[in-house]
Amino acid sequence: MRDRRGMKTQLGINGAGLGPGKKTRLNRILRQHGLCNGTAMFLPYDHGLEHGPRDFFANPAVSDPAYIIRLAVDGGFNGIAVQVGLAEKFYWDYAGEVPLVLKLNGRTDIPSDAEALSPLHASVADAVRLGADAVGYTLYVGSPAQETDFRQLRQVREDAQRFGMPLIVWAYPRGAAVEAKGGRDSFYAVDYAARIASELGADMVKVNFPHPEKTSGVKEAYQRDFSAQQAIDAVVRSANRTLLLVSGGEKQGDEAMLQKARQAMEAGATGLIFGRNVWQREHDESLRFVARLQDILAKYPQPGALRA
Ligand SMILES: O=P(O)(O)OC[C@H]1O[C@](O)(COP(=O)(O)O)[C@@H](O)[C@@H]1O
Repeated sequence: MRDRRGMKTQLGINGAGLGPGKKTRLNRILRQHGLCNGTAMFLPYDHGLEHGPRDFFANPAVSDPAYIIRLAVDGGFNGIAVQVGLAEKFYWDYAGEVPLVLKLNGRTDIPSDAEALSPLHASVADAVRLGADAVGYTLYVGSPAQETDFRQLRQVREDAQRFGMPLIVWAYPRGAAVEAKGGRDSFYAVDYAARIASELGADMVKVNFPHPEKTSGVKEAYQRDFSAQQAIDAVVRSANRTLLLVSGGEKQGDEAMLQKARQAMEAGATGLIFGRNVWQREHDESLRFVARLQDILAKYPQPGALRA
């Protein structure tokens, strides 16, 4: 609890090695928006590319990007993650009111996941031009296209370093090899993905919530009898100085999501990046749910992050 949080804060990103641009932008995200207490809640809205318009059917108003950016501002989010086309056409209406995370790559779900690779379609220079405070990159851990993905990520990391732009990696296990070992949200896959993002230079990593009971066909070291709390604790440790965000996934009951949020923050995560669970409902209901998530984040301030 306090010790564990303190330890993560101490291990968390500090000034050394970040450079002034990254540190300034991360401070803007973590200390000048949302709860301003070192935690973060991001609103992802790249689903129109990743899944197509079907994700908006539950609340048709959501298909309008302006609605979502307004929701991010009204809800006091620390950032909104969108693709370049929407950033260019919609973000400037709210420029600076909520930090922009520009997604640099993305794919559709029309082809199968067999050789999943998310191609680049925007650059770190675009992010600078659009006033972004971070860039997002989806890395498909375990896909047969992993080598190409690593090379692509290297280019993004180098540009991000040069421009002082924080790099958030969506570390998503994918492909047949992953499915054979328990699937994309097994403890094994999520834990490994968190470690890989840290090894490859992410400033923040976004992972699915890990499921210990799903791990199979891997070394015994992977405890299937871990509790959910033990699993997310281990994942935060694997991310080490890379700040960890837990992603939402398909819409579930609120209590299940709030429990996930509590366990993640207890483990020392920096925050949450929940999309469909926030916006697949009517506007005021979204804000009420966001307020409940913020009540949780408020209990886990991370005052030491970035101070050193
Ligand atoms: O697991 P999938 O289907 O690839 O989902 C990818 C989507 O999930 C996210 O990572 C998080 O959003 P959600 O909270 O709605 O799951 C989006 O950024 C992305 O579009």
